[in-house]
Amino acid sequence: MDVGEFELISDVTADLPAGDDVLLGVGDDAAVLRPAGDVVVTTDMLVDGIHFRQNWSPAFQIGRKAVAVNVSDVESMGAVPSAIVMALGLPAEAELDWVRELSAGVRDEAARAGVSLVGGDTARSGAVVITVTALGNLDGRAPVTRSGAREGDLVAVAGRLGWAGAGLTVLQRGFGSPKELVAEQQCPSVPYGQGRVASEAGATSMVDISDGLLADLGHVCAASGVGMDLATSNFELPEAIQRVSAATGVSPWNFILAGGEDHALAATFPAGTELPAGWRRVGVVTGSGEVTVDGERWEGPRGWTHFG
Ligand SMILES: Nc1ncnc2c1ncn2[C@@H]1O[C@H](COP(=O)(O)OP(=O)(O)O)[C@@H](O)[C@H]1O
Ligand SMILES: Cc1ncc(C[n+]2csc(CCOP(=O)(O)OP(=O)(O)O)c2C)c(N)n1
Ligand SMILES: [Mg+2]
Ligand SMILES: [Mg+2]
Ligand SMILES: [Mg+2]
Repeated sequence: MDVGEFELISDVTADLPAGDDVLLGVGDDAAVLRPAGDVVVTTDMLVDGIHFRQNWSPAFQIGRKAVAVNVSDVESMGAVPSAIVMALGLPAEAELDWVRELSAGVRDEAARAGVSLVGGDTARSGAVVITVTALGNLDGRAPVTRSGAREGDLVAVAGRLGWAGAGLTVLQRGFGSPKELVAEQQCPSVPYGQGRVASEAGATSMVDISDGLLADLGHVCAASGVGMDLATSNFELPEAIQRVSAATGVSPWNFILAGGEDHALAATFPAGTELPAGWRRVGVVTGSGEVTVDGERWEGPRGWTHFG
């Protein structure tokens, strides 16, 4: 890269819009926020070769994804996203234009998500690593945790399932279409705002789907001491996913139930809750201690793990 560290930082941080929560943004030793209540904080990193590949995804979409996957975790607590900070690790040979595109993607998704970029760090590293930390406000509401699901609750989902996983399979096989699936792998469509909506509708537990629906619901079951049963008849089976399944021989349920990275929200609600718009009932909370599908043990994959 033919610019210095501080030129690069100026570029990445030029004219950042500041939201209502920002008292002091980029430029000092730390940012100062004025949250309206209890603060939610979370961090996830994107590592080149693990979470994205530069030849599968334009820098703009990688920047968007780094924001989306983090704000998704704020949403899943029932909080209103407020601010992000971003740590950028860049190899010496990274192109300035590539970093500018990444930064444009970060800004684009931050605007969609309603968050301000208020700080970060930039360092040389062996591979591109983008670590975003996201904050949100509970505004006096209790957080919606993984531990509140109760037997008899209904299980519901907001957002897409299976698209990102099917898109990954497409890319891994060297193809670029169906484009709508590849686009969801490059950057998921997070159902922004639905975390708070679910909280207000009385959600008893919530999680965002990063590893896979079965894996992430498994975390809720473990934390809540319950099980769940999902009914496949309740899920949408998008035509594009069916096409990928037909072409690859991979069951569409592997994508929908275990694909991960869609960053849909899954929540439990007391039985009888009239679900808010955007939420679809997919199952019920049981006492079994595990997540079953159509009443049976699921023998297929459950989701992504980094190790083991
Ligand atoms: N290196 C770490 N140090 C401290 N806490 C961590 C670390 N890695 C993960 N965690 C915590 O462990 C929990 C599970 O992490 P993870 O599966 O990445 O959550 P999520 O899927 O919501 O991003 C989270 O509460 C996260 O904050
Ligand atoms: C190059 C590449 N290989 C594999 C994947 C698939 N993949 C990587 S991480 C991941 C799961 C989600 O990532 P993680 O870091 O576990 O997010 P978190 O659960 O912490 O939010 C999946 C499905 C990908 N997106 N890109
Ligand atoms: Mg994480
Ligand atoms: Mg996460
Ligand atoms: Mg999560």
